[in-house]
Amino acid sequence: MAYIEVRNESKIYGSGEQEVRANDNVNFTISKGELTVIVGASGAGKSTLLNILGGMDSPTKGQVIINGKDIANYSSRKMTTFRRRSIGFVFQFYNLIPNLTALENVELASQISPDALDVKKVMADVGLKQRMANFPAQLSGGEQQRVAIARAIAKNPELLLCDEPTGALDYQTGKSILTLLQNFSRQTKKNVIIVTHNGMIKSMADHVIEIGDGKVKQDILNSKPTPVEQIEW
Ligand SMILES: Nc1ncnc2c1ncn2[C@@H]1O[C@H](COP(=O)(O)OP(=O)(O)OP(=O)(O)O)[C@@H](O)[C@H]1O
Repeated sequence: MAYIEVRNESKIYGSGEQEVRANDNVNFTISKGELTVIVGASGAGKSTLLNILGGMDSPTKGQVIINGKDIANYSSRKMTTFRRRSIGFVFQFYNLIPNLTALENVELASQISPDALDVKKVMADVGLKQRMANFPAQLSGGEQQRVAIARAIAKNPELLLCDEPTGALDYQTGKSILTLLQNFSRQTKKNVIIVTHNGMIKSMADHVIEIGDGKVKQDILNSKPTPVEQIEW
């Protein structure tokens, strides 16, 4: 059984001449444990799709079945519980709370999950053992993104959603963040979805879904993903 099943999903903003079909009859399935890259040009509809998968937004039409449950028509209360328990989100610009330390940022998120992991262990796992007491402004961009990943992972979500997680980072730092995400997916067998406009990183994934003009243009399974360290772009 598919872990994620998106069926005839559309997200339409506005109406008449102002209508924008951000997602236009999108269909795909994702299996349990896959590392998936959703790739497409700016404006293709990737963030819209990721926000819908993460319960931050609802589709105009269609079904979004995650782990056997259609979240498309969840009430806002059910959606809040779904987001808290099941989803970890990583954004391009980290979204850390500036007046909390790295450790406190991660602890805060773990407190809303009933199933949270040991925060200090997670921070050590992402390479932040020595930086826990620092405030975000005292950390490099790559370190801040590691805090954001630790924050998402510490909740122990079944699904980790990453929206352009390397978009604000230099090449080497971006590579180390993608390595971290690939290792996390391999070690935990949890589903990770990375949204990017960078087609060069497709080969790191088990599954690549290419989006253009709100539609699925290509849907490819990759039985031999490349370790991130071996990809050049
Ligand atoms: N709240 C909104 N109201 C109206 N139109 C929107 C809204 N959100 C997104 N759109 C439109 O939907 C389309 C898809 O946007 P989306 O942000 O999903 O694309 P994207 O592929 O993530 O782009 P980018 O890589 O630039 O972030 C765009 O044309 C965008 O302008």
